[in-house]
Amino acid sequence: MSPPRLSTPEEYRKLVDSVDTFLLDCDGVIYHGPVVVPGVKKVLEMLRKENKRLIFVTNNASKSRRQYKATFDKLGIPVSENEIFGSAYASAVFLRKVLNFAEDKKVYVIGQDGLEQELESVGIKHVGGTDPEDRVFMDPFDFASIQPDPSVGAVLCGFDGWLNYKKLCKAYTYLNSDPNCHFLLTNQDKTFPTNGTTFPGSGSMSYPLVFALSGRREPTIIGKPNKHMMDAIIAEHQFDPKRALMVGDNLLTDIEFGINSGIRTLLVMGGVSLPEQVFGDNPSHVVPTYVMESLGDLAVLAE
Ligand SMILES: O=C(O)[C@H](O)[C@H](O)COP(=O)(O)O
Ligand SMILES: [Mg+2]
Repeated sequence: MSPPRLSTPEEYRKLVDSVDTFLLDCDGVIYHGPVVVPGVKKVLEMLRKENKRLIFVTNNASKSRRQYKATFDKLGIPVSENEIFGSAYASAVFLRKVLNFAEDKKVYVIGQDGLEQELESVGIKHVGGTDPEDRVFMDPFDFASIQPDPSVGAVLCGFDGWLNYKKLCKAYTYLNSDPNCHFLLTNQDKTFPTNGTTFPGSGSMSYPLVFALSGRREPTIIGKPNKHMMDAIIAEHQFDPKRALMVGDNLLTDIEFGINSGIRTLLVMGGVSLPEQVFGDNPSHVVPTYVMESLGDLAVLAE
């Protein structure tokens, strides 16, 4: 049975009145790349006026909480750092609190400065990442320079616009030579929406490493739809799941995350997932509670 497709102010008002805590995905819900979704700013202002709790939950590990706050400030959307949960932050919390990562070990990072900043914020040493030595193209036969390193206690893969073969070879070597070296992905999104289309996401970036190690090493995934992201959220924010709503653009991350967390879900269009994946002849096994065209459509309640 297809979920209700909300489209009238009465339906919107009924939904908003039934929710105290909005967990809001970012890419594809709040903004598409650098552009805020039309109406969303007004909606967030309205929800704040109605004393709703807003928690921003993004799988995008390219930025730290601090960098996301700066991004939201630039977009004219007031948020506080502790309302933002990115998979970079959740990964750092997982390494520190769940794995109790050893002080004398370091993390090999496939990722950018935001991910490094979150590791530093919990006192975890890291290598790779933005190190210029690894942001290079490797001489095809320079394999002797790639050696195991017992001081690397984990490989953490996130969104990396400087991904290259040398980084993959180093990460592969650490994981292939030491079964105790943790294998973590910030998230496994296939694509992400921007500029009216989609591009390969973090899951597509780490896939070569996952494929090369398949059958021998399987990664732990931190971001949506996995529980580790919710663990990081509820460590800071208590809320009633019955009065919460997860709003997302991706059935396989956001909506499944809400379902796994026992929370109602709202799928909005225009991001990763398509209407036919919900209403078509061969719909996804992941079914949202509600569907709307855009979160911005709630702005009609603010008039
Ligand atoms: O590729 C990625 O890292 C993700 O697809 C992307 O950034 C998703 O971000 P979200 O929709 O969870 O804000
Ligand atoms: Mg999204």
